Amino acid sequence: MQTERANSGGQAARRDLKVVVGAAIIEDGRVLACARSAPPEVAGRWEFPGGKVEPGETETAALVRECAEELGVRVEIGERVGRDVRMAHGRSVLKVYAARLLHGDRPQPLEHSELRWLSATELDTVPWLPADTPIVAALHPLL
Ligand SMILES: Nc1nc2c([nH]c(=O)n2[C@H]2C[C@H](O)[C@@H](COP(=O)(O)OP(=O)(O)OP(=O)(O)O)O2)c(=O)[nH]1
Repeated sequence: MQTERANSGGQAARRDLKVVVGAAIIEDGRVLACARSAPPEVAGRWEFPGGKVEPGETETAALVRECAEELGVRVEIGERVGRDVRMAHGRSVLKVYAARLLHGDRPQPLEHSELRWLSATELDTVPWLPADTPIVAALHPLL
């Protein structure tokens, strides 16, 4: 049986719903896109840096942790970008937030195979993961 609980936003959430957060890091009118290196079924597809929110962790804290782990940078997290995107037959949800780099930090591909800064006209030049498509479309006004 599925149960419901209140999350930090006060909304009902299914206990078994995994939240994946992504950071749309924007600088000088460009967003940072990252090519996955693993697992094989998604290697070569592009995404926003991020990952699963751990139990007891806020979405913002998860993004700060993932950006440090994956890119070696400190970030400030801003507004949501686009809508919630259901993945894995509804078992998980992708939520993307705008972010900016702090203290002059420069992203390094510590876990990805490649990083690219994309302008609005370049957004469609990489093969994004399918769940990212509606979020990439929502990015245009922010670039
Ligand atoms: N980080 C990230 N994951 C995405 C995006 N779009 C998308 O479909 N995903 C999927 C890929 C993965 O199935 C899942 C996130 O898994 P992950 O492997 O990045 O998470 P994680 O860093 O917490 O990894 P792990 O601890 O489970 O190894 O969400 C995106 O833009 N960013």
